[in-house]
Order: sequence, then structure tokens, then C-alpha cells
Amino acid sequence: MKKYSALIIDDEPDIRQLIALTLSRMDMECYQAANVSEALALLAERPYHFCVTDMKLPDGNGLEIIQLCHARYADMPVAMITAYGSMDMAVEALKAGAFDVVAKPLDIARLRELVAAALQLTRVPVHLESLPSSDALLGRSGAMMALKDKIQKVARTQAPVFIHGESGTGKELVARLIHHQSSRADDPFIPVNCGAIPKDLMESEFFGHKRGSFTGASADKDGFFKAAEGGTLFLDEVAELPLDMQAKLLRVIQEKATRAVGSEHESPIDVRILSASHKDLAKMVEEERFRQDLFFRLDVIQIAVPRLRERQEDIPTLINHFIRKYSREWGMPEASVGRDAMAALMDYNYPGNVRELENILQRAVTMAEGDEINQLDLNLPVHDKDPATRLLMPAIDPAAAIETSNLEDYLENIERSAITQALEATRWNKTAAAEKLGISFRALRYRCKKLDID
Ligand SMILES: Nc1ncnc2c1ncn2[C@@H]1O[C@H](COP(=O)(O)OP(=O)(O)OP(=O)(O)O)[C@@H](O)[C@H]1O
Repeated sequence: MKKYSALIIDDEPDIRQLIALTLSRMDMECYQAANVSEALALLAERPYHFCVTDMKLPDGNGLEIIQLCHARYADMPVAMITAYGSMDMAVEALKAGAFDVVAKPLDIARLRELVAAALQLTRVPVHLESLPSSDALLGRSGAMMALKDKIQKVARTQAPVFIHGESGTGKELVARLIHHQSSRADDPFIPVNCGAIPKDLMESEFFGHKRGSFTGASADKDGFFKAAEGGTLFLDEVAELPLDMQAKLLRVIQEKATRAVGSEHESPIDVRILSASHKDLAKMVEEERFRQDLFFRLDVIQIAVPRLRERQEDIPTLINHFIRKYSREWGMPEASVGRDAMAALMDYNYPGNVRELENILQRAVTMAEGDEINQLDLNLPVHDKDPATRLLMPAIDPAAAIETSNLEDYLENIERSAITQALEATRWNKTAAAEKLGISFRALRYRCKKLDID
């Protein structure tokens, strides 16, 4: 008796045999179907650990099988065999819920890898609640429950996912959860902030470099792709990638191989790509600031993370969580939240979302005297309601600026002045200042560091 079972659907007997032989060597009992109706009959008979189907079948197509399995047997990974180069079909299959796609002619080593990854899913916890609490996605509002459900579904595929949402909503947390729930959970999760890497170092940071390939390259270095081998690479702030880097990234995704700077050879990679941005990538594509072909590759499945103000009922849970977290961290007794403070926290609109709520409570825990946090301890910033007034004009004298001979210094001065004004206006609340400036929290942190603003 074999340990696992598989359903193989293909109208070519030779291909079915080849797959059955490969899978039976992986301890799988194989059942075969030559068309959709045979497949449906076998699916009705018993459950399977894995299913692989051809795209074109005499009485239908593999997409129907994927859709049906996704709806009825959500736990069974289904892989789709597509003609070599038919990228559109592969994307369709992934969108429909396929675990992964494999090209014809079949590469047996790749098929084995794919099946091993699919079987790995049987070992991954199915409930997000079973994860370590530091990674818990808190909140039981309708929007959060729908989000958790979607995370669970996409985690059980290899499809690229684009995570969209305002700054501080928890996009990185969502990416981590997808990784932890996936067949790649035992391999690394590598988050990369695309907006914080200097332009001229980008290629080497992503793909690695060979010793001596440029001044300062004193030893061979692996890039992010190598570091994420077998696991997940999370491209945060992906909209910040310059166009030339977008072209290079697209090539790597298509070829599934990278070449280190200064190297003659390409090395194959097996990495799942998740990406995120608070910007509207589709709009950037229209404005020709983001490559459409890369967008299609990254945005196979989209997840929207809701704003905190759209799920007010989650605020009390988050408040308790952050107070407990920071009181423990600093070895202080857990303070309670006074009525006025609670009312103010429920009333505030959180432009910086969960991160801002976390910052407010982190500060309040240290400021509170006694065992209760009151409204003053919160130090909530006053936000302008009118977005037009949010644009800060830098306090630079234009006449003096014209005299400067160094463009970089001039621009840095403007930047420093705008950032300082935003920080002062928000009583040094970086989340609120970033919102005022229309940049992400991380971009602000990066710029403050660069400009020496403390
Ligand atoms: N639902 C949640 N439950 C618990 N903590 C959360 C939740 N959402 C966000 N957080 C916490 O809020 C902080 C910000 O989250 P995260 O970095 O994932 O946001 P982000 O959307 O990726 O931000 P950015 O766009 O600035 O990169 C983190 O400390 C994270 O743990």
C-alpha cells in the first residue's frame, strides 16, 4: 500500500504512463483518466493527495478541472500541464487556483520537485491560529476574516501574489503568513524593501556578484534570490523599482535563472515571488512608469489589505495586543486604557493604519503614569481634513536657492526642510508625517537616515 494517491489526467497514454512511473517512485498510488468525464468519475470515487491535468482534453479543458477541485476539494493541490511558452494559459490556471504549472515537454526533475512541494502541504498547519503569536494577524471583522481566508487559499499554490494596501496595514505580515502556510515554510522568507536599495547596487543586491566585478567587490556575494532559494522572496514597495531593474527582474522570473554580476553563468532558481505596494500599479502601467509585462507576472493573484478605519471593531483587540506586547518588553505592569483614551482611539482615523496605532500605544505605555493610559498619554496628532492643505511648501528662499551651485545639496535642503516641517507638524510622529508627505513610513525612515534627521 502506497502512502499517497494521485490522479493523472491526460489524453496521451505515453504521457500518463511517464507521469505515473515518476509518481509511483515517489510512493504514490496512481489513478489515470483520459478526459474530463473519466476524471469526474474518479474524483467522485475517492480523495487524492495530488492531481495533475493536461490543459487540452478531448471533452473540455484542464481549467474546468482546476475550478471544480478548487471549489470542492480545496485541500488537494492540482498542477496543470501547459504547452511550452503559453504564458497566458499558465496565468489563467494559477488565477483559477492551480497549485503550479509545468510546461510540455515534461521535465521530470521539475515534475518531481513540484510533486514534492505539493506533498509538503500535508505537513503545513491549516489554521492561521496555530502560528506563533508574533505572526498573528489580529482582528475578527468581516474584512479580516475574508483576508485570512484568502491567505489560506493562496498559500496552497505557488502563484505570485501582489498585496495591495495603504502603508502600515500589515502587507508584510500577510506575505509572511502566506509563506508560513505554504509548502515553502521550511525554507527562507526574504523581505526586500525595493525603495531603500541604492540604484547602482540593485543588480548586485538582487542577483549577487563575483569578486572583482566592480570596485569594492572584494569577495563573491550571493544576492536576495540565492538567499531565498526554495523559499519566498517578498518585494516590498515594488513600485519603487527603476525601469531597467524591472526589465532584469522580468527576465529572471521568465527564465527561472539568475546571473551574478561579473559571472558568465546562469544558475537556476526556485523562488516564489510575493510583492506589495501602497501605490496603484495598474495606474503606473498606464502612465508607463511600470512595465506591463512585469505587472502581469506579479499580479497573478491580488490581495487587498483593508485600512484600519474600515474595520473599527478590530481596534480594541489590537489595543490590548500592543499594550501587552510593550508592557512585557519593558518589564512594566500592564496598564489599562481610560475611558477618554479609549474614546479618542476609537474616534481617530489612523492614516498610518495598524503601524500608527502600534506607535501610539508604544509611546503611551512609556508615558503613562500609574496603571491607566489617559488621553494625553496618547499624544494623538491633529490631522488636516482637507488633503490640499497637506502639501507642505518647503521653507526655502528661492533667491538663495538659485545661487547654489550644487544641485544635489539644493535638492537635499528642500527634502530636509519638507521632512522636518512634516515631523514638527505631527509632533514627530513618523507615520503621520509620512502620510502628510505622501510617502511610505519606510521611505521616510530611509530618508531621515540619509539626511541625518533624528
Ligand atoms: N492585523 C494585524 N494584527 C497584528 N499586528 C498587525 C496587524 N496588521 C499590522 N500589524 C503590525 O503593524 C505593523 C506594520 O505592519 P506591516 O509592516 O506588515 O505593514 P505594511 O503594510 O507592510 O507597511 P508598509 O507599507 O509601510 O511597508 C507591524 O508591526 C505588524 O506586525
